[in-house]
Amino acid sequence: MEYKNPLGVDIDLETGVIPGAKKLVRRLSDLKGYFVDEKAYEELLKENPVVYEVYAIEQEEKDGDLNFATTVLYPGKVGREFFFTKGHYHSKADRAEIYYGIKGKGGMLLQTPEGRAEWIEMGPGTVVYVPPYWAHRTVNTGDEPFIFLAIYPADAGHDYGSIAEKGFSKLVVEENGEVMVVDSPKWKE
Ligand SMILES: O=P(O)(O)OC[C@H]1O[C@](O)(CO)[C@@H](O)[C@@H]1O
Ligand SMILES: [Fe+2]
Repeated sequence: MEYKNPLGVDIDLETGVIPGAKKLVRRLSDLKGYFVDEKAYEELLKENPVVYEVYAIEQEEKDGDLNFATTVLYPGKVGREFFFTKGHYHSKADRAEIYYGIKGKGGMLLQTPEGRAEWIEMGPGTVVYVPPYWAHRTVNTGDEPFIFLAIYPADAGHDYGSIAEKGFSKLVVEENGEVMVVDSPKWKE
C-alpha cells in the first residue's frame, strides 16, 4: 500500500492565501454573459477588474479523496447585481460540499436543476452544507473582500454549462441600499 503524506497549511485569514496552493484569477472578462445588465458589464469591462481569486489544493480526481480551496471574492457590482462566482453543479452531480466563511460579508445562492433557489447569508464562521445535486454560487454583498473556504470531493468536478447559459433563477441585487434576492429575467425552464 502506497500512502499519501498528510498535509497541514495555515490559511492567511486576512488575505485568504493558502501557501503552496494553485492560484486561479477570474476577471470580469471571464464572466461574459453572466450578468443581466449588459450595458453596465461593457462599461466596467474597460477596467476589467479581478472579480475573484481561488487558491486550491487539489488531488487526483479519485473517489474518496478531498480538495479544498479558498476564494477571495472582491466587492463590486455590475448594474444592480453584486459580484459573484460563476457557480456550478458538480459533474458528478450527487457530490456534496462544505463552505466556511472566513472574512467579509456575502452569501450563497443554491439551486436545484428545476430552479428552486435558496439564499443563505454568510459571514465569518458560517458553515454552509451544499447538498448533492444543488448548483452553488457565492455573492459578495459587502464592501470588503468576502473570503471563504470550500471543501469538496476530489472527483466532484465542475459543470458550468447550464449556469453559464441560463444563470440562476434568482439575482442578488442592491435596491435602495438593501440586499434583495429577486427573480431573474433570464431564467427559463
Ligand atoms: O468554480 P466557481 O463557480 O468559479 O467558484 C469558485 C469556488 O468554487 C469551487 O469551485 C468549489 O465549489 C472552488 O474552487 C472555489 O471556492
Ligand atoms: Fe462546488
